[in-house]
Amino acid sequence: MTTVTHEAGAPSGAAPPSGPAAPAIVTRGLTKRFRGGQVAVDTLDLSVPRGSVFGFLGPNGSGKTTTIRMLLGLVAPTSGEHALLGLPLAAALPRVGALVEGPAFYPYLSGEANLRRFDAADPTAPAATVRRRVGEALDRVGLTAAAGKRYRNYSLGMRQRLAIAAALLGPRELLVLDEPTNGLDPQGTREVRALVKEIAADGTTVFVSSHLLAEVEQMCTHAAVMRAGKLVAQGTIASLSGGQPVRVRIETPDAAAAVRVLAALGLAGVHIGAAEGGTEVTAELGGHAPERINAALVGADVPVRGLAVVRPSLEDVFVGLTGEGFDVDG
Ligand SMILES: Nc1ncnc2c1ncn2[C@@H]1O[C@H](COP(=O)(O)OP(=O)(O)OP(=O)(O)O)[C@@H](O)[C@H]1O
Repeated sequence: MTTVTHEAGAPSGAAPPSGPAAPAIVTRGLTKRFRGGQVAVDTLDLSVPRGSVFGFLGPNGSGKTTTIRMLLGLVAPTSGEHALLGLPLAAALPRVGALVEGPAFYPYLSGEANLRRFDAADPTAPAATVRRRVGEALDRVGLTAAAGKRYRNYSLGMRQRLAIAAALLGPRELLVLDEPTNGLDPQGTREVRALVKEIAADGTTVFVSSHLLAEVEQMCTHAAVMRAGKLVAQGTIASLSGGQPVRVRIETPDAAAAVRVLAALGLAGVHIGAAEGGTEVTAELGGHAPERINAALVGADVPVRGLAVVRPSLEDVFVGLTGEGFDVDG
């Protein structure tokens, strides 16, 4: 198993960095102990770089929601500090969009009318610009064409996109999403994941919690892993996967011939293994194009039953870090 180093910033106790160059989110020793003594979040030191799509990953009950609620000022920490966008919380919050518990929308109102009502409930939102801001938010989540349709006729994905639109009713530098794909069907999940990527591509930092490893691998540039209230690792996805190389895997009944071809091409780390109904040969892809490798194998009369590029998975690393029961589907 790959060893993952804990890459927290400054140690607990130091004041979080402030100013425009500060990370999007910094926590120092952030702790929540609920009445009854349970420590839901234990001396958390988190550093979320600006511009990242940051996956906050951990099994159910590991403290993700409690952390997010503390970040947004919805629950008071027992101890520790945090800063968003390098600002005190009150100054930061108008620049932060959040989806923690889905907003309650009215089923018989349109998506647009629901957003207007939602906006009206926010005393900091300027009423004079509501039409433009609602229009822009609907546009951003791809619901302009469905703006006049009743909420109850929206698909699950559209409903969640509307909830994200509600978090985007002002200009946001940071978007915080708590398990945004939970309870969605596969289509809705795809829609929301694509939307998160689009929002991030526009320059917004996105902090998104998930218990699904594959989801974080697909969507995020960085991740932090929680286990029983404690942070066990954080960093870029590449650093968390231990910098394992991308490999090419060839299924063939003639492994020896395939090995000769791969060696002649200069591929490193060649291994022969058993595959379903035959043998497989794997090697580090390096800078080689898979189609060239295939052409070389075919040119040398090696029977190729399958050729795949295998990207390093975080699965082994994360299952080891978070213990049994970690859900890696998705
Ligand atoms: N208000 C509360 N009072 C007491 N314990 C709480 C409270 N809220 C959460 N907890 C406990 O704190 C721990 C962390 O819960 P939290 O909801 O933050 O985890 P999570 O990782 O978000 O999990 P999930 O995805 O299931 O919500 C859990 O053991 C939970 O039971």
